[in-house]
Amino acid sequence: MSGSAVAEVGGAGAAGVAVGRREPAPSAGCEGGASQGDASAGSAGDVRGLSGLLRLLGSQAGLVSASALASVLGVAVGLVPFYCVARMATAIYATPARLDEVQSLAFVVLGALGGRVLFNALATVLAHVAAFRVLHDLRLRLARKLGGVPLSFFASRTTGELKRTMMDDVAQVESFIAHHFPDGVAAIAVPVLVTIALLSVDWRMALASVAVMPLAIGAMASSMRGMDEMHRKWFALQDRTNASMLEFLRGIHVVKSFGLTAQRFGDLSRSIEEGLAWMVSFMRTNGRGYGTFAALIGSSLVVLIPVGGLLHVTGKLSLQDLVLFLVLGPQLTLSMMRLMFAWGNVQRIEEGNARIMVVLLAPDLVARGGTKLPAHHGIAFREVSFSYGEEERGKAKEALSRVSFEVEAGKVTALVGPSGAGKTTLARLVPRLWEATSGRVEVGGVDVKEMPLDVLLGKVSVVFQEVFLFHGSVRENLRLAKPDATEAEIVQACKAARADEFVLRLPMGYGTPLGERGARLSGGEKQRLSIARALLKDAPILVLDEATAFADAENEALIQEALSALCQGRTVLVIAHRLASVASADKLVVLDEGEVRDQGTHEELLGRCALYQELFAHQSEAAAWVLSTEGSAADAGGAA
Ligand SMILES: Nc1ncnc2c1ncn2[C@@H]1O[C@H](COP(=O)(O)OP(=O)(O)OP(=O)(O)O)[C@@H](O)[C@H]1O
Repeated sequence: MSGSAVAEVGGAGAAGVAVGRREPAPSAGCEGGASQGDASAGSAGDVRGLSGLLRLLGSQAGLVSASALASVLGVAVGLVPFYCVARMATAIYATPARLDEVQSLAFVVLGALGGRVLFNALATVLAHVAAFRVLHDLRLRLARKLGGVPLSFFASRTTGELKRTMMDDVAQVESFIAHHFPDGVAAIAVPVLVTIALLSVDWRMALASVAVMPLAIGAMASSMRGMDEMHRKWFALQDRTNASMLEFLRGIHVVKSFGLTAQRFGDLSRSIEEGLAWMVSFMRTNGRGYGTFAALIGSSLVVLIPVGGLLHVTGKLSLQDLVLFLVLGPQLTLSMMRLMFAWGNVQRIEEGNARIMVVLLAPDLVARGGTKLPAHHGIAFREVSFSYGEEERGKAKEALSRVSFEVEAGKVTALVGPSGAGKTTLARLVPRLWEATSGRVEVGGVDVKEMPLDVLLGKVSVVFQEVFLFHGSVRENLRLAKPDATEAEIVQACKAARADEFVLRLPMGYGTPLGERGARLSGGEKQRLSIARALLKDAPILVLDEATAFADAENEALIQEALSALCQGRTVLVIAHRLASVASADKLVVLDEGEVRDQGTHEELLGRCALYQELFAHQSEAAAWVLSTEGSAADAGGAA
């Protein structure tokens, strides 16, 4: 089968993920108007900024609001010491000095500082609890959604992009809520409260406090020009680096066998170098403006001291108010800096939020299922055409073109044809991994699009030659097909699939962990486990991608036995790579360049179909090949 790793439809309706490369989206023609294809259309634009963030908060909005309230109270209480310090100054310089008042004010300061710490701690704790819940909830929602969208959703996205959304983008939201959100609320509350306080004391000094602000904002605005574009470039680079990194790790055996290093691994090293260049250019364009902004924003005293001094010596400003402005005025401008940071943080997560929403808003495949139920277990393809992408539409060549034939219930029908003929594509249409561009794929006389997806997936088992085992025990991997399977059922399925013996030899038998972080199984062993999975599922229709190469003769014999057990009493549509194994099929359908060339039994086709005769002759020749160091591959007869 071609290209991407496809998970078996093992019962839970798991759809596979196109690995490491962008595959073109399928063309229109499927129901739903917007097509099974890109679900992102028009869904992210309205969820940017704070409104997008609010939508992601879901049920945690209440907790986040409580955190915001605690943060504002912390700010309000935190302003009290400034007022007390100003009053202390007048009490100390009074004649005689009012030391009792200073003492009482000191206690108020202590109380206020304690109150601020408590409110800040409460805001942080509430924000952290909300953040962890949002993290957990978002990842679950994303995982559920990805399990429910059509396979075509993955066609225009690399695994790296989706991994980034599920891990990094969600982590950014979590970090924003936990760390930046309370700070951001404080950054808004401080200027509002301080401005009100200062204006109520002396408007001239209030203006003097913010005199440097326009210059500072101007400097920042000029350094921010073009930042949106730069950020977009950065995110695109991150996506590329992620995808190349995953590809590099997946293909590490190839990289090693060719003696390549990461440095020479084209796209990965290029995207890392471009990332470095981006950083340097960002610092160059942004650094100067930011430096000016920071210098100006911290220099409000340069205006406040002369203006305040003048007003004080001319008797227009009391000492208490002068001190109040000298301690509180700089807070106003400094809080602007925090506000800038907070806004920067909102912008930073904006792109990620939009990506999360694109996934969450993607329409489910399940939602498109109809309500009709199949009347029997036969399959029929009626004038089925299929193209993988926009680019192919309009071109003469489609992956499948007006394919029509029937797979009789309880019989074995084999798809044969040269490589690239469209066999795998056709088989994928049955469990709706892809959807026909036009025509009907029927199961039990009903178009697969018109029956509930769970009914369809309950009727069809798919065994692909590329078997994917999840991290989890042998038992858990088998229970994917039937979550409530008893131990006896699992063992029985494994015995029938000739897998029981090797499973028992594993260190922990059926409890042995498998997958990337578990025991490594041979191709043949994996194949037998996938057959056991299909046996457990016990669906009446079986779509089978016959493996091209088994590890050894013994494995091959065992797999053939397991397959015979699996096929018994079912409707079987088998993609045949070796004609010898399907010669006894009830019907063979010869596909070539996406079209049906002929159909019939092995003998009938051998008698009349030139393409079949050719395929048969090639396979007989191939079976007789041996490898030789003298010249190229040599004929067995010749070599002997
Ligand atoms: N994900 C994909 N995106 C775009 N084109 C694809 C994709 N998968 C397959 N194709 C193309 O569709 C056509 C049919 O491929 P398909 O894998 O169905 O053939 P096949 O008969 O199963 O081949 P093989 O026996 O080599 O597995 C080929 O031209 C192939 O290049």
